[in-house]
Amino acid sequence: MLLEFEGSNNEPAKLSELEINIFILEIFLAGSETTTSSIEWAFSELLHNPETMVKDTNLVGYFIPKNTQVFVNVWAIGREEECWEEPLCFKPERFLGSKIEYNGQHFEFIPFGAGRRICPDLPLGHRMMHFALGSLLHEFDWEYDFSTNPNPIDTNDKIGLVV
Ligand code: HEM
Repeated sequence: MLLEFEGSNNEPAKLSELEINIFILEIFLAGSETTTSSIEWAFSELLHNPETMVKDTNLVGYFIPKNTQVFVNVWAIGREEECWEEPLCFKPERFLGSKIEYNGQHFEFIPFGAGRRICPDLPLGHRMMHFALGSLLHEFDWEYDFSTNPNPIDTNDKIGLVV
């Protein structure tokens, strides 16, 4: 890349030799010194505080032993009355003006999960959902024909995969 900044017979150099020296020095220093000394200091602190390396943990008052597999019950969180008014009612307007986002920062609403293993499809999924749902709602008038089938749509859920 730096060669592109090198001068030629009819064009002066865009970076001086001193600037290139500084650039290379900074890349090496920033790329090595920072991480290595941070790791060294982290080890020094860990060895002086061995209790910080214990694998058991305490999370909001719950003791979680080493190697425990923790499941987050998103189903129950979505039905939690402390977080949601009438949680079982379909009220899309509950999100209008709400600060609650689905980006994994607001734990009462984590349809895509959260943290390091959050769904990588989140940005695309968000666009696809809005595009498909929005287009279908915008282009057609929808209604359920109770005369053909007077029973309400069965909205019971169960674990499964739609292929
Ligand atoms: C509305 C659509 C979707 C929803 C609601 C959704 C939701 C989720 C959830 C809740 C997780 C678990 C995150 C966690 O453990 O914290 C997940 C993981 C994952 N999702 Fe999605 N997902 C959707 C669409 C997709 C699509 C279309 C793809 C692929 C193109 C995808 C690929 C993945 C992958 C690869 C993981 C595992 C990530 C990991 O464990 O590191 N998802 N998704």
